[in-house]
Amino acid sequence: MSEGPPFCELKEAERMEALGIVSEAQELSQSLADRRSTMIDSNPPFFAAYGSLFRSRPAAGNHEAEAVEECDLPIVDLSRLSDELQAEQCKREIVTAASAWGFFQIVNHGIPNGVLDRLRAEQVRAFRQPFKKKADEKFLGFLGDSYRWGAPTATSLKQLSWLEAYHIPLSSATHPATTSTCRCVIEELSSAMSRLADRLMGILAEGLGSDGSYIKDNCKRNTCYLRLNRYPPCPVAGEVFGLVPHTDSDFLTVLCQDDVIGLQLKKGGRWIAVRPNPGTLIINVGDLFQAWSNGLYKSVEHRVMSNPRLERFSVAYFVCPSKETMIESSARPAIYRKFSFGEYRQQVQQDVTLLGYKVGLTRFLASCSLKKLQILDLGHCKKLRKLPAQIHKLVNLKILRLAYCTQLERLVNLLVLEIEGCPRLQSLHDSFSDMENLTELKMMRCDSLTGMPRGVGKLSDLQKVAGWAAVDGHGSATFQYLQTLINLEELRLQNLKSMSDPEDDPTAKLHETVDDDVEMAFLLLQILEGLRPNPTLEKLEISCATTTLSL
Ligand SMILES: O=C(O)CCC(=O)C(=O)O
Ligand SMILES: [Fe+2]
Repeated sequence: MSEGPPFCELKEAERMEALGIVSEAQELSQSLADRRSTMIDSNPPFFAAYGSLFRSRPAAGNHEAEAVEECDLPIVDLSRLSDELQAEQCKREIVTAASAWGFFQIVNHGIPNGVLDRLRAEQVRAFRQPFKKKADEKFLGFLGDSYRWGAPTATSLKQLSWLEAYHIPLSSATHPATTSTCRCVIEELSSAMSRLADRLMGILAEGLGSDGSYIKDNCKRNTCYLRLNRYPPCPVAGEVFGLVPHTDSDFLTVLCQDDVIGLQLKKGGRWIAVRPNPGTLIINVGDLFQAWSNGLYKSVEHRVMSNPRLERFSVAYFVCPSKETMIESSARPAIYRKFSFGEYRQQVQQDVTLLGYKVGLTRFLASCSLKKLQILDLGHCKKLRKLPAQIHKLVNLKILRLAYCTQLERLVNLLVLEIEGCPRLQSLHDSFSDMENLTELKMMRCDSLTGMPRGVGKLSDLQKVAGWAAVDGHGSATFQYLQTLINLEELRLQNLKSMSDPEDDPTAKLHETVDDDVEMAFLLLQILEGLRPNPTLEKLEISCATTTLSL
């Protein structure tokens, strides 16, 4: 890049070549030449804006390789709601689909096809405008920066969305009313969507034993949003999502997609592709309904895959309350704590900015919901370095298993602490000796530990101790701690290898070089003497680099 024009002045196809996306760039240039259409000028300049993400992308590894099964969502015919005999069955199907899938499709939904078609035509027209016009001008006088594209906070390709959208707040406080066709059809569609959503949410609320007035009172049309999405063809479709995996931060979403496949949702831990079904609308449960229903209705993770050749359009109507609305689980014990919608949105925004992804409802778990938790196994959490401060709220925690965590909290009710395979753990905090209910302590394969934690001798309830006997200059002290453990029944000492001068430390007589059983036995006797184990000891196992001896 030291010669030739600066990167930002290159056209998108040339930018791609510069980024090493060579064959796709040639294809794009070819299609440009073929079509001579203005469409490309209307595409957002993804390669210019996100060039650094492409430059630092891994050489291999993308989500294209994943084989994803196609499925048909449960389909509900809403015309049955007006038939006395069938209405109850229809409602049951809606409640079941929202609980089991979080997604379903509806037919005979009452939104005239004409309105949907007119909106689609206006949507296509709006997105066909030159990129600069879309980015610079307010959309139809609606408040806010409604035009969005890409993902401004993305720090890797995985966080980028190959998408442009008009995100339209339906608040009445919009700029001087425009009487454009587009604006009129948006008004018409959002009224119809609002009526449909109210009807569905009423049924879902009824399924929870509620009369639905809470949602009706808090989700007015003017707090909802309409989003017009366009997914431009993506030359690097295997590497970038159309829309990154997410859950919707609303009560309910009504989605109208075209016939280009792309939407996928997670079911049973696997991604499945939703087969487009013309004439149907897709309904999905959002985070707020999941919280309000106390987990009965599922806000399911979904994403849109980008397409190398085809553009894709969709329209989503998001049912949101005002930001002051408090969301509280309607059943007890509540899984989530009470929060306001404003607080929720702020937290989501903060997570996306700082972490690159939305954490969502798990941030709002009610602590009391884990009050009964007795066993916590974090042994497979490879990135966990520090226990969360909230761990103290687990007042009944008895058994804790860790592997990679280097900072421990003082958990006074703990009976069993197991740390296995934590090479970075160098010492335990002094407050460790406050865990006075501990009966078992196991610290295996923690190779940076040089001795027992100070104060272990105070834990007189300890019955089983295993681990960390790397004997150093403090070896004798290490063993002496054990002498006060008057209830010790089982002792396993591991990794007896390094030692300082044996003259300084009469109990630490074991050399790494010891591999002869006779010599080992002899040294063991000396260790036992240093240990002066309590008569309660029933099982003793000592291992060094080369030999294991059990008594
Ligand atoms: O375009 C789609 O099919 C899905 C859009 C979506 O999930 C969203 O806008 O939140
Ligand atoms: Fe969504």
